[in-house]
Amino acid sequence: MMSLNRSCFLGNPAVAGSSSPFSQSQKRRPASLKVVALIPKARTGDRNGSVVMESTLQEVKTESEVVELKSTVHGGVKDVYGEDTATEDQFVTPWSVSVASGYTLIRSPHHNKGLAFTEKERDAHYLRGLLPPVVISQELQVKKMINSIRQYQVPLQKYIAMMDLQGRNEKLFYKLLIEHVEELLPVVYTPTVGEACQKYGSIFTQPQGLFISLKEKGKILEVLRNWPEQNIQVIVVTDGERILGLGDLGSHGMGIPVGKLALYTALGGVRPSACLPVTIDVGTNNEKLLNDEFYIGLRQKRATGQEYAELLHEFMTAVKQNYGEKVLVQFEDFANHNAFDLLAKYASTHLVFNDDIQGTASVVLAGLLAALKLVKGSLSEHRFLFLGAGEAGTGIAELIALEISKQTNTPVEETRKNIWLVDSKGLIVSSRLDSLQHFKKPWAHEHEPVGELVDAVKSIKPTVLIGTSGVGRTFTKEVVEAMASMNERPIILALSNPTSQSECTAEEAYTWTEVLQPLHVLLNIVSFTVYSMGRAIYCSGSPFPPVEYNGKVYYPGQANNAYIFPGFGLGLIMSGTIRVHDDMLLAASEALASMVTQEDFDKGLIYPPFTNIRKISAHIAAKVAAKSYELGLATRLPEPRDLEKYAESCMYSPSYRSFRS
Ligand SMILES: NC(=O)C1=CN([C@@H]2O[C@H](COP(=O)(O)OP(=O)(O)OC[C@H]3O[C@@H](n4cnc5c(N)ncnc54)[C@H](OP(=O)(O)O)[C@@H]3O)[C@@H](O)[C@H]2O)C=CC1
Ligand SMILES: CC(=O)C(=O)O
Ligand SMILES: [Mg+2]
Repeated sequence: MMSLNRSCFLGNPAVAGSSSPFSQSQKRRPASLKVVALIPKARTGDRNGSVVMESTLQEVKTESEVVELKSTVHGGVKDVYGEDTATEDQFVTPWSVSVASGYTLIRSPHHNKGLAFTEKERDAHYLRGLLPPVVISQELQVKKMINSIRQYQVPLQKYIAMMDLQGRNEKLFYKLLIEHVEELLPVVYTPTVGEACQKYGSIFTQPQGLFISLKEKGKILEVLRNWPEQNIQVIVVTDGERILGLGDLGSHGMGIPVGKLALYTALGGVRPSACLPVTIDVGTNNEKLLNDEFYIGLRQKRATGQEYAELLHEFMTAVKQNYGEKVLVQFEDFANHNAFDLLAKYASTHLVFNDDIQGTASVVLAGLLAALKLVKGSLSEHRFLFLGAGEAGTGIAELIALEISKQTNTPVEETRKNIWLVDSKGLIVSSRLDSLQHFKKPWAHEHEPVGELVDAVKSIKPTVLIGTSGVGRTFTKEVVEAMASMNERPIILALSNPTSQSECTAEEAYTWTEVLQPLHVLLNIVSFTVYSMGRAIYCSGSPFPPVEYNGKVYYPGQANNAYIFPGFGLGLIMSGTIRVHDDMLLAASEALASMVTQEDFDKGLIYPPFTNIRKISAHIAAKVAAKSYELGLATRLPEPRDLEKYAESCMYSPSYRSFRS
């Protein structure tokens, strides 16, 4: 049997034991601080936030030599390099010393522990006087932070406080997020991240990812090298054109890759330093933003066609060149006219995954597989109707068809026939075939044209209704009641984000399925009319709180790709997978469905709570990796014997490390 390699592929620092606050290049520096400086001709290799001037320097001096030289340098004792006294027409070099100790250490989010630095660390790392005398534990810091976050009434204030913490003390941020995941997910993720993106220009304070705009064309490789980390394993990239259900937000879409990657770490255990958020800026067609003085992106209409394709291609090429074959690129919130093409174009040359098409499909399939415990029957016996035939809608539809095809050994062309979609022009039917976008064509079944959703529901008679339209309140009372009149337990998934775009609320789903039952239960001679209420099995993309109705509590679930992508990505990374395969998505769905407990089902839930998400992610990762090994797409050899344990051992721990004295 092969033995499990404990020195994990992901390079978990917890496995490596105590760590030093110095980066590799810093570690090699002598302990006595050497100041490198003096009128450099050009900057080179500035990758760690520290200036490495090497051959371009005129001189390399010790501190004392620099002090001696001060009289020959403009700016005097406190302004040796002239930055403060330079006039506006003079150039200065933005250099800094590179040893992470003292003030620099406290300002480094990777290493900062705030008041949790121990007495020894304060002595060894020049922190005396920079901190008040008290030393507190990380646990107490978490308690303090959650109390402080709870003081804010406005969700965006909570978001800003969380982002501020992430930029200040990364481990505390992740410990807080992991330990209060149900409470904080709606803050760093949907719905609040949607509002943050809408106002990103006003709240932007510091870089959280790379902005790659048309201005960087021809220089993308250089831009990637400006990011302080080079050992990147996951990139989440958007071009900001379809941010949640909020439309084109241009460069303000950056909040999405940042939020998704925070989940990669908190939920999936991928090290934060291995995560890179990227926003590609080719302009925006959002007039409001173009006229907004605080807009931070390119102030031009979106580039399309060849110009767009060339920038994206340069990016994809640079990514592979810089980070290697096994870097995972997750496409996020691209508009569908680019999303399908990008996925098709790069699926055979890169490790790529479209979260909106594939991740969403996998999470919804998982929910449906689990729901069969509540509604009985097999997947092939159900009938599906979607409102919205874009990335999410057709992505989910295709994965359901694939699963049924595998389960029943029926060609996928056949299994698609039980799946129907409605777009902005009505039911997708064969008479519309010529005018349909390519991703809708497989769903153009024989049927007379139907314009309204409610009529489609009455005609198709679905058992499952799925909202992926991006338009709020489109599951009207009439629609939901029609579902309730045909199904004992209608499955209603209102997936659009954020909350404002949800096709219906949890309360609506439960109250509108409170249909008066035509049942009269005869108990001896007394006849009762039975009101069966809240019969919907309801999930939404953004969370709704439980609904109390007539003394009973209903628990809406959250059907969001956040259940899938962190574990899915971890599985790909830890196995060194080089390409994504649909069977891995099916494996992830089955893994997630298997984590729903009887206790969850008793509450009407078809997803497990997020409180167990790290365990769930490890399970998903193991199943995805196992599938990858089976398909011959994994390169990390030998294959670990227990993949789930291996996944857990790879997961980033947000506990503070001890710094060497
Ligand atoms: N819960 C989750 O995990 C996820 C949720 N989503 C959410 O799903 C929504 C859609 O995303 P995505 O599929 O990528 O978007 P797309 O733009 O690709 O698709 C939207 C679809 O909805 C249709 N549509 C728009 N307005 C209406 C309307 N009034 N009536 C009927 N159909 C309409 C569009 O029709 P047409 O083609 O005719 O324009 C299109 O087919 C977003 O809100 C997103 O946040 C997305 C991914 C994951
Ligand atoms: C959840 C998600 O990916 C979306 O709404 O786009
Ligand atoms: Mg998305």
